Amino acid sequence: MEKLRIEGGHRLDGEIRISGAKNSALPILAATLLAEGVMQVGNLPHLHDITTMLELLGCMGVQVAINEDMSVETDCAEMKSCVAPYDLVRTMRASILVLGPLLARYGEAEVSLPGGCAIGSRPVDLHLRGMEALGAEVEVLDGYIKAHVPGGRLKGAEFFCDTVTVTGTENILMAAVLAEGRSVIKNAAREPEVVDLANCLIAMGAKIEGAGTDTLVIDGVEKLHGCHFDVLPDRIETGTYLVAAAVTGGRVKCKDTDPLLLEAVLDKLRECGAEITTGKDWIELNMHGRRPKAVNIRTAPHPAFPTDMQAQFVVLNAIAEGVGTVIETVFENRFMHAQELVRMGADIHVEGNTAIVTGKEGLSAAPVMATDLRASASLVIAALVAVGETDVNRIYHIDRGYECIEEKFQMLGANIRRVQ
Ligand SMILES: CC(=O)N[C@H]1[C@@H](OP(=O)(O)OP(=O)(O)OC[C@H]2O[C@@H](n3ccc(=O)[nH]c3=O)[C@H](O)[C@@H]2O)O[C@H](CO)[C@@H](O)[C@@H]1O
Ligand SMILES: C=C(OP(=O)(O)O)C(=O)O
Repeated sequence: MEKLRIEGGHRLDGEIRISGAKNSALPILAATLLAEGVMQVGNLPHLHDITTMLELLGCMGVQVAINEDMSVETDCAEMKSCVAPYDLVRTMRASILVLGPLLARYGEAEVSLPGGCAIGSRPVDLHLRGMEALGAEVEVLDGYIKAHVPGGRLKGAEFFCDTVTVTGTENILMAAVLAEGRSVIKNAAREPEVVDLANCLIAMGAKIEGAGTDTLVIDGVEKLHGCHFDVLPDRIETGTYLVAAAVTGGRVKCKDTDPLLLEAVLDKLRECGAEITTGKDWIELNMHGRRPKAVNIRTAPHPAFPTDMQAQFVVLNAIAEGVGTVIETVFENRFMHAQELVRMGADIHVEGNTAIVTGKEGLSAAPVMATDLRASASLVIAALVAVGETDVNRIYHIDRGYECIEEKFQMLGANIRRVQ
């Protein structure tokens, strides 16, 4: 099995290009199922999850072609199945995103239940209730969500999400765009990736108001057409490299990103003592060799501090001056990185949804195991600052979400390589 071997102690310095956002690309690829005609999606990151989504579309009969500029073209003219099989879904929860488009366009869907994972139980009850509100009949049988639309076309409805859910909002939105009449999604997620999906659907001919607010109003149309759409930059990848620069006392400029996507993260980085400068599509962090000051974090849905940046800030606090409290309110089990960081010498006490992190002057290398995507990123950051050589095992998680991670860190001066 592959691992990342990292020799710590090198201050990061340089520039990198930020990739397209995984969490935007996945729903947009699922939305291509709604298009009559060819869809073209650009700025796709080269990631395992993207390959999985393309494989999933392919196994349903979607023709997928990759252009020279790495944009992807899809055509659903020869759809042959509305089944998302367990073997693909189990490797990527976001496969559930095909449920809404399949029901909206083809009136039927059979999607394997994604199951739990390291960060929490992650039920999909709101996705299912949303589909039922729009008139689908849904049952869960033999590990599959089996749903169909009596009469063939969904009907517009009002739906209140009792928990803010990102992929839930996206699924219901994609179902509602082809439903008959008006739908309203209340307490909708406001994440930039939801807005990006809405913009893509609008470019395909959908009628959607309120993207970026907690109320989405959708007037269903009879059909959607293909278009070209570039996915937005990855705010979590951006934040991860900025935190890595901060913990090593270094300087990193992230290009092809957007500072407006990660205001809560940039505020915390400023609070920890980093100098941040921004332009329309770039962000530079300079720590001037200083040690960061500990910061308190509370994760919550956008525009608050994102849960996908929590693990990285636990590492920042672990080497900072002072004590930082990190409260995780989105997922019930997202501190799996804490015990691995403790093995590297960090002082972290987890009680329920709170981690109290007392900063130490340094960390020491140790073999560590990645448990999920952002936990893996936090271990890589810890290894960059630790004394000695760290092996980060189980890096298949990291390849789900970080394009060319070792090449990008190498460009910033890190000593990191992939070994068998
Ligand atoms: C592919 C993708 O975009 N993944 C992101 C998405 O995940 P994902 O969309 O799966 O996360 P949700 O926003 O749905 O989860 C938020 C909370 O709602 C709960 N919940 C969700 C759905 C449901 O039907 N019932 C329910 O109770 C979850 O267990 C969790 O506690 O948003 C998360 C929260 O920002 C991010 O960490 C993930 O990176
Ligand atoms: C939790 C994440 O992704 P997913 O929802 O795909 O598991 C993530 O991107 O941090």
